[in-house]
Amino acid sequence: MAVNASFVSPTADAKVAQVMTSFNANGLVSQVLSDMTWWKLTLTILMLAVAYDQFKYIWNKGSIKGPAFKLPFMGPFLESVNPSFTKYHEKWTSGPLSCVSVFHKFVVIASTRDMARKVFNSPTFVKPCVVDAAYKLLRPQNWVFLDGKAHVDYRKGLNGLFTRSALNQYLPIQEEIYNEYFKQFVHTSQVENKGEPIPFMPAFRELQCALSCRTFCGHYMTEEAIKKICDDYYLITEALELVNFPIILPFTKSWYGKKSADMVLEEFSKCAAKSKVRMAAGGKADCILDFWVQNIQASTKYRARIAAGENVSDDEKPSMLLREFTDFEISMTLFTFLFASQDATSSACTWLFQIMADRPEILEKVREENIAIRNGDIHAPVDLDQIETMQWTRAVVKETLRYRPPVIMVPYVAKKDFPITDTYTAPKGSMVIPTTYLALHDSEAYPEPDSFIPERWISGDADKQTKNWLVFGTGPHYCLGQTYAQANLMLMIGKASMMLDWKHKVTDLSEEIKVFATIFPMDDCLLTFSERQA
Ligand code: HEM
Repeated sequence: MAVNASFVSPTADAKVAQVMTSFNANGLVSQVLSDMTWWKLTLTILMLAVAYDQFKYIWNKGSIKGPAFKLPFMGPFLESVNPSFTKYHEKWTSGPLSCVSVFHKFVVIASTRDMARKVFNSPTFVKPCVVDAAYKLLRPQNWVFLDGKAHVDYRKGLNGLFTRSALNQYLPIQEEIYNEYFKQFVHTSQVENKGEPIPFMPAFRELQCALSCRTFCGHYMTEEAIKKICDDYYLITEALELVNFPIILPFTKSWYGKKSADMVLEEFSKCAAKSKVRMAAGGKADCILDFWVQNIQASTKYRARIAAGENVSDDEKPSMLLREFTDFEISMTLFTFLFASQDATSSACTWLFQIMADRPEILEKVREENIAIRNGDIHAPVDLDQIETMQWTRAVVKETLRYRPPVIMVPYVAKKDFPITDTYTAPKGSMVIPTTYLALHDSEAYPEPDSFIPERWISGDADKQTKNWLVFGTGPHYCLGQTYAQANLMLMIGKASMMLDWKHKVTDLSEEIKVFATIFPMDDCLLTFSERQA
């Protein structure tokens, strides 16, 4: 059989051998390199990186909605520095799943009720991710970043702080704060601003921050410390915007946020230390911290008795056996409560005051039932059961939370490839963000969803739409403070209705939505308060 020898070994082929001898590999490389100036090399690497970034985006995007191309590397970063509600809304309505890529982060947005629920209820695939800066501010070892069983167990230990009987005990301290701040609102309006309306959103943020500090730490925290936390908290909110610069550089938002977070953690730690001493001495518990410390100390005592071989009856066993917590661990947890409540509650508070001022006939119903439940004495304290039986007060709070849901998006991260639908899998490491807004503005569940109709909670079937009620999330991370938050808002608007009159200066921006972690009226809610004459 004829064999083509040159085919067997190219170097054995005379012609090839000729070419090969004239080929000097080292020479070629050095020639290319000598032609390749530094800037050309840099440009080539850059173009390869741009191509890779683009390819990866398109690959990750797959079949879901999203821009056809990504602005190299940063994507719509500049847009997300000043997030616009309209832009978010466009995104949600673009498809049940849509995406965007900012810097290295690929983000999948789950907009419809069912997609959002799927994400909330898929703990095997996702865990809350908050934003990158949150790990640095709240500290990576914070319980909110725990996952699976560790998270469930830690959370169980906190449930006792939010039971109905515990919530009842916090009411007196909350009444105190409202009395104090309502007086201050009148003074600000009548004395400092001579009856002229001013934006009240910052004052509402301060009110809610002070209320949280007192509910969490009682009187362990000084007035000055509360004032400082209230003043600086917005730096923390700014540092936790959905998209922020990935590393903490001096004098950036994240840097100021971290400094404020450190200050808050230190204050909470000091309070924890004081509470431990006071509770050990048999003091009366009146704030979240005291209840927690009391439970810890009761657990420690119980364990010591068992260890000493004592025969302790079952009724003496604490309902939840807790381990010891350091002051700093307690502080980190209280910080998560503040972090979780501050922006959301301030948002709800601002909308409530605005919406009630614009609807005096509904405010009057709230007022009447609040006076009635207190038997005509507007200063009489109320308990949780009484608060919850007031149907109009409850309805306006529920409807405000539905109509203007404070938390419009809850960022999660995919722990592994997450098949959200049969045709789309969110890649491991991507941010997956369920939105609450569309579910709460779904016309099937809530007819005329863009109108404020509290009656739907009294004579309608809004309470039955549990699948759409995503204000507080759902699944293993649903809001720990949801009963507390709603009772607090009912207490607030009920007391305000009896003690205050307030007028809203309506502007073209009053119904426009500004996104600052949560949502606020674009004009920051221009109000004037005066004392209500009975
Ligand atoms: C109107 C006020 C509030 C709203 C709208 C709100 C909403 C939410 C939402 C949407 C989540 C995420 C749920 C999920 O991922 O499924 C959440 C989580 C959480 N909220 Fe709230 N919240 C409010 C007030 C509060 C308050 C007052 C507290 C505590 C005092 C609180 C404590 C928490 C905590 C600790 C979590 C994380 C739970 C976990 O990861 O297990 N929230 N909240």
